[in-house]
Amino acid sequence: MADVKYLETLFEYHPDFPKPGVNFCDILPVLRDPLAFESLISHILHHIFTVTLPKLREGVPDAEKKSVKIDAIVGLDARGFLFGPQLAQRLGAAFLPVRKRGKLPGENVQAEYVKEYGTDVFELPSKPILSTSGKPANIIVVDDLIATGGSAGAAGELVRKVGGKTIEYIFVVAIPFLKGEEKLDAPSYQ
Ligand SMILES: O=P(O)(O)OC[C@H]1O[C@H](OP(=O)(O)OP(=O)(O)O)[C@H](O)[C@@H]1O
Ligand SMILES: Nc1ncnc2[nH]cnc12
Repeated sequence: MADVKYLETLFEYHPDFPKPGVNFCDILPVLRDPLAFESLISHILHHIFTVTLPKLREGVPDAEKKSVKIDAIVGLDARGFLFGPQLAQRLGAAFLPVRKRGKLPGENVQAEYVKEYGTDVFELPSKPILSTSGKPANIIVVDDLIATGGSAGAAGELVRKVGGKTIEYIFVVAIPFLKGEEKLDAPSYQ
């Protein structure tokens, strides 16, 4: 299995893309290497099974622990769609795509946000995110990268609007000096 250090060697950095002053981190080369991609998915799942779920189940009586689960993975348009569905399927959770404005039919909730190189609007269908327990659904938000945190923060806002509870944000890469985590309402992992 490829390790995390090897995965990092696959990321490619492009200075001044898409705007002067932005050092663009391209994670897509990981998908050209099937072993590396499989390792990335396994690494994230290992974190969820050994850290996220045990923490979520703390204080829950043993007999009920198994009923506390991740109800849905929310993936962000577009690169969050490359990882989210695989994670969701392996966790037995729903996958919910957050899309950029104008792409989703029907009634949607919206959140406007500022990201490192522009502004945008995210949408999610208005229908409530359901959990099996009757409590707010436990959600993990997934994306390839957090820079300023504008995109992930807006996704968290949409989850709240439809009655879900974001328990964690997971990214492949973070750009720490932009302090994106400060915009999030739950812990993050990358
Ligand atoms: O933390 P932030 O400053 O908000 O930036 C991070 C976001 O920017 C990129 O997406 P982009 O909007 O370029 O969309 P794409 O995935 O469709 O290329 C990236 O995939 C994150 O979603
Ligand atoms: N520096 C960066 N690299 C890749 N995607 C980004 N989205 C926002 N900032 C980015």
